[in-house]
Amino acid sequence: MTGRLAPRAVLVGFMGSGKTTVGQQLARALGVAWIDSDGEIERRAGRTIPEIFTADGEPAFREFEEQVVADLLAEHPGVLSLGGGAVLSTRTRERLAGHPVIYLKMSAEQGYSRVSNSDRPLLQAEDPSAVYRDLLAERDPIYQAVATIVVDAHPHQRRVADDIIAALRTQEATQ
Ligand SMILES: Nc1ncnc2c1ncn2[C@@H]1O[C@H](COP(=O)(O)OP(=O)(O)O)[C@@H](O)[C@H]1O
Ligand SMILES: O=C(O)C1=C[C@@H](OP(=O)(O)O)[C@@H](O)[C@H](O)C1
Ligand SMILES: [Mg+2]
Repeated sequence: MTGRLAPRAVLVGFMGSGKTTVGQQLARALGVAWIDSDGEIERRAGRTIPEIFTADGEPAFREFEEQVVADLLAEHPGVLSLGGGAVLSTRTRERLAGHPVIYLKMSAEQGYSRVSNSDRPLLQAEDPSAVYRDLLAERDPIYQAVATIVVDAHPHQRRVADDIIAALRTQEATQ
């Protein structure tokens, strides 16, 4: 599955785990390109993620996300940071098989504190911390199932990137 154009690493995990931030650090350290599926969605749509959710709804966003992720898995050779809900798609989970998939795992408390002031559409709720906690609990087994490497996402982002590099080296050495 992992060919010349396949990503070196695909980052998954819940909102605030650092996929976007750590992904950039990781790509820099590995000397490869970086792309974020949310950024690519916004670029192609010419709209922000919140605008897409508001105008088109979540199901339409998920359909578009599935297509963009399929394209990036097929053609992006560097580090690919996914949006937190990309793995909800069965087809995306199937497409992830054979790729080095890193789950940035973290607690609801710390994760929520990182995104509580953001404009993430799923957190525009009456009790956003409860939504965050419940969705994380629901999704944790999915992230776990698609991952080939699980890293602790609590430390400083540079440390998380270093831990991913060490785990990738170990994984690559055993292949
Ligand atoms: N390891 C970390 N330590 C401290 N803050 C972090 C860490 N990783 C990410 N952040 C911060 O948390 C927020 C969300 O990070 P982001 O990379 O957008 O997460 P994700 O893409 O997984 O939703 C950003 O403000 C980012 O600077
Ligand atoms: O978990 C989710 O369903 C989502 C996560 C977001 O990305 P991050 O995980 O990068 O915050 C973004 O794709 C959208 O708001 C939906
Ligand atoms: Mg992100």
